[in-house]
Formats: sequence, C-alpha cells, structure tokens
Amino acid sequence: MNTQPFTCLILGDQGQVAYELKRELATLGRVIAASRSTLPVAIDLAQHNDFESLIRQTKPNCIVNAAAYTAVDKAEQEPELAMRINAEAVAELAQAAAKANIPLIHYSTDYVFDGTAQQPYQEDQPTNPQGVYGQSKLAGEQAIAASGANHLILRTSWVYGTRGGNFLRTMRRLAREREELSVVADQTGCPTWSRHIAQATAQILIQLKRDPSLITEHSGIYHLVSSGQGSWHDFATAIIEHQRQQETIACQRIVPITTAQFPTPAKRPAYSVLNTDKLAETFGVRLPDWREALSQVNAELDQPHI
Ligand SMILES: NC(=O)C1=CN([C@@H]2O[C@H](COP(=O)(O)OP(=O)(O)OC[C@H]3O[C@@H](n4cnc5c(N)ncnc54)[C@H](OP(=O)(O)O)[C@@H]3O)[C@@H](O)[C@H]2O)C=CC1
Ligand SMILES: Cc1cn([C@H]2C[C@H](O)[C@@H](COP(=O)(O)OP(=O)(O)O[C@H]3O[C@@H](C)C(=O)[C@@H](O)[C@H]3O)O2)c(=O)[nH]c1=O
Repeated sequence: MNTQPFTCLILGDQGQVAYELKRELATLGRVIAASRSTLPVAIDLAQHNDFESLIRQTKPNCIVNAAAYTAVDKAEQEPELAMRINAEAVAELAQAAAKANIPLIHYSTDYVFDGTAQQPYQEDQPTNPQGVYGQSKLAGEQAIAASGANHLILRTSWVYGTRGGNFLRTMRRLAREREELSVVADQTGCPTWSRHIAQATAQILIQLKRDPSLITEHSGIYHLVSSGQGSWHDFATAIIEHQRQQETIACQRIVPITTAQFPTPAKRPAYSVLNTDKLAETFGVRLPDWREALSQVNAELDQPHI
C-alpha cells in the first residue's frame, strides 16, 4: 500500500498564481514548491535542469507549473530568455513528466490569440500570438502536447491579486501619484484573480486524485478565466473607484484612450475574451464575474495590514 501523502510539486513559489496554489493545494496533501530560491529544491528554468531526478527525489502525484517569464514588453528585447523559460524548459519538464507518467498542469495565456475574433475564443480556435511572450507561451503549449505527457493546459488572462506585479497594484500606485490616468479602452479581456485560478486548479486536482484515469481521457487545453469581460479602462475604473472610497488619492480622471495612444514594445490582442464552457462541462468549474472577484480582492485590500 502507498503510504505517501498525495504530493503536488509546484514550479514557482512567490509568483501570483504559485503563491495562492501553495495554500489551496495544501488541502489535498503535501505541497513542494520549487523556484530559483527554494531550498533544498532550487530550479532555475533559465538553465538546464534534471527534472527526472527532481521527480525521483520528490515523488509527486502531479506537477503544477506556475513558473514563467511574464514580462510582456521586456520579452521583445530578450526573446531567447523568454523562449528558454516558457518553451524549452517546459519541453524538458513535460518529457520528464511523460517518462515518469506524472500528470502535468500548466498555465498559458490569452496572448496566444491575435485578438481579431468577435466573440469569446474557444480552445481549438487558431492561435496567432502578436508578441514574443505569446509566441513563447504557445511554443510551451505545443511542447507539452508533443511530449506525450498527460496534461491540462489552463489558459488564463489578465491575472491580478493583492501580491506581485499586476495591473491592479500598478493602477492603485499610479492613482496615488497622478491627477490623471490614461488607460486603453480598446483592448477587451477578462481580469482573473490569482486565487480563483488556484482554487479552480485544486477543484480539478481533487477530481484527478479521486479518479486518476480522468487525466488520460481529458488531457488538453482549457480556458480558465472569470466570467464577464471588460477593457483595461473598465478594469482601472473599477479598481480606482473603490480605492477612492477608502483613501484620498491624487487621481481625478481616468481618461479612455486607444492602443495607438499608448505605444508599447509588444503588441497585445484587441479582444482576448476566452470561452470557458469546456472547463465547466468537463470538470464543473466556472469562475464568478470579474467584478464580483474584484470586490473580494478589494475587501482584502481594505484590511489594515495590506
Ligand atoms: N500574469 C498574468 O497576467 C497572466 C499569467 N499567465 C500565466 O500564468 C502563470 C503564472 O503567472 P503569474 O503567477 O502571474 O506569474 P508571476 O510573474 O507572478 O510569477 C512568475 C513565477 O515564475 C517563476 N520564475 C520566473 N523565472 C523563473 C526562472 N528562471 N526559474 C524558475 N522560476 C522562475 C517566479 O519564481 P519566484 O517564485 O522565485 O519569484 C514566479 O513564481 C504563467 O504561466 C503565466 O504565463 C497567463 C495569463 C495572464
Ligand atoms: C500602466 C498602464 C498600462 N496601460 C495599458 C498597456 C496595456 O495595453 C494594458 C495592460 O498593461 P500591462 O502591461 O499591465 O499588462 P500586460 O503585461 O499586458 O498583461 C498581460 O500579462 C501577461 C503575463 C498575460 O498573460 C496577459 O494575460 C496579460 O495579463 O494597459 C495603460 O493604458 N495605461 C497605463 O497607465
């Protein structure tokens, strides 16, 4: 009889999603988080890693890869590094997972799409990333599929939370500093709370723990984002309107602008809303509306210690 507790090996530690996963997956059993600074298990995806020995050492029942190169604009200047972390390292990880027959849960992005759709993207719609980050994430998806590993690729979008680098924290900081903010209103997507991603992952893993054969049947890509949609300007407005009720801020106006008025090194999709029906139908998981999620995050931010 296997007396080992159910073990999840998370790649990533202090990242937005990794941090929330550590807490949510602890309800399933043992959690091991590996990142550049986690000892005794340190992993630097920019380097070659011996994932086979990591798996032998940690004996996981599943691997959850929440580590990635996520600097969208910077990736345009360092495409090799983005590809190394988001594609080559992912290929090595997936091959090791396949060899050991351990399921791999991996996160990908709405930025694999070009944003020309008129309605929410389904999983099997053609991809066409507009920047290096999206290209590297797409290459990671393809490497996993080619590895033969049992896997779930969870594409999410516009991730935010109370920790880490994200749009919510940037807007709150800028609102304290500037009287006027200009925010693009012609890019539409789904802001998604990091904790909801972690909770959904836990809900899926509970089902896989109960019935490990499910992963073989259901390997593939799934969209995991909040319900509803909005522009970055909508998101900024919702963030700052709440902040204004809680504290005195400099910001008086949030001006809607076009993408052309806010030039960035990386091109972003104009429309990247993801259809989540496949996840709901397969695993019974559907996230609440992004505005509802934002209220919960705001409630946490309103606690005096944050
Ligand atoms: N942020 C977003 O808006 C979106 C993210 N995603 C995807 O979701 C996943 C999680 O993203 P998120 O939590 O926001 O990312 P973060 O940028 O918050 O965190 C990135 C994580 O990757 C780890 N990492 C980065 N470089 C390396 C490296 N060289 N070696 C080892 N670990 C490394 C970091 O390690 P450490 O813990 O040491 O800091 C950290 O845990 C990623 O796959 C991302 O592509 C998808 C859509 C939107
Ligand atoms: C700071 C700022 C940004 N913007 C615009 C620029 C851009 O079009 C949009 C979002 O900018 P950010 O750089 O914060 O977000 P960005 O890094 O593009 O976020 C993306 O990250 C990766 C990891 C993903 O996978 C995506 O799903 C998405 O979340 O807002 C403004 O219009 N005004 C501003 O003051």
